[in-house]
Amino acid sequence: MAAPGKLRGLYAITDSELLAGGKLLPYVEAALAGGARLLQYRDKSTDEARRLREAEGLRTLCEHYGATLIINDDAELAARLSVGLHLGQEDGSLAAARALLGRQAIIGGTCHAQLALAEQAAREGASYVAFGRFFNSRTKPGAPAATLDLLETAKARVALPIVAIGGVDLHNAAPLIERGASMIAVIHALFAADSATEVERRARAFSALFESN
Ligand SMILES: Cc1ncc(COP(=O)(O)OP(=O)(O)O)c(N)n1
Ligand SMILES: Cc1ncsc1CCOP(=O)(O)O
Ligand SMILES: [Mg+2]
Repeated sequence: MAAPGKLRGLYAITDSELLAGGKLLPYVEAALAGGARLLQYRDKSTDEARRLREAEGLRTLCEHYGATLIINDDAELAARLSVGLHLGQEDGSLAAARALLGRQAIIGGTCHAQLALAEQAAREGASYVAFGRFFNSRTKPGAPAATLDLLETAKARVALPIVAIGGVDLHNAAPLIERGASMIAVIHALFAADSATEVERRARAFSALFESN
């Protein structure tokens, strides 16, 4: 299983629209330079060749910065690249993914706002559990709403690192960390930016929240 220290800090997630037009690699590199520890490649397209090419580019960047690449939804791609995986409730079995990717792989599971899903994910071999959305999310407005109280309960009941996701920005992230989140997963508030320099500044600011908590 992954070293616990790896699973703390900023968890950056890519977005194909925000990072279109040649921004994927420079903006991701800025996020990693600013301290992102995990990077999720989240691309819902069916262009397998482009997905493979982009994921390989992201893996190279992650290796350079000592960060961990996670593939969203696609266990086969994660296995092909020997990287981590994030699965939602409709994305296939965590236990099967663990068997496919092996003991060392970081595998996360979406638990929406339900403790029971986190307990099940833990039984199936997840490395972390993700709750959210915590705030209004521009990226996924319909995601079920989770509360800060749920974070505290989950922290006490589930022996895995907890990811908080959904509408997280620099103004609302601190209470999530104070109440038990080991990682905050961010798309819009990190990557909806006019320049790579601004992405790096934001990543540094998110990462600094973990130093004081
Ligand atoms: C870290 C993290 N948490 C939750 C999700 C959401 O996964 P899912 O419910 O499968 O939704 P999609 O992202 O696939 O649309 C995530 N991707 N990452
Ligand atoms: C994938 C996902 N799952 C729950 S909310 C969300 C979107 C997170 O993106 P943002 O940080 O822009 O709200
Ligand atoms: Mg999914």
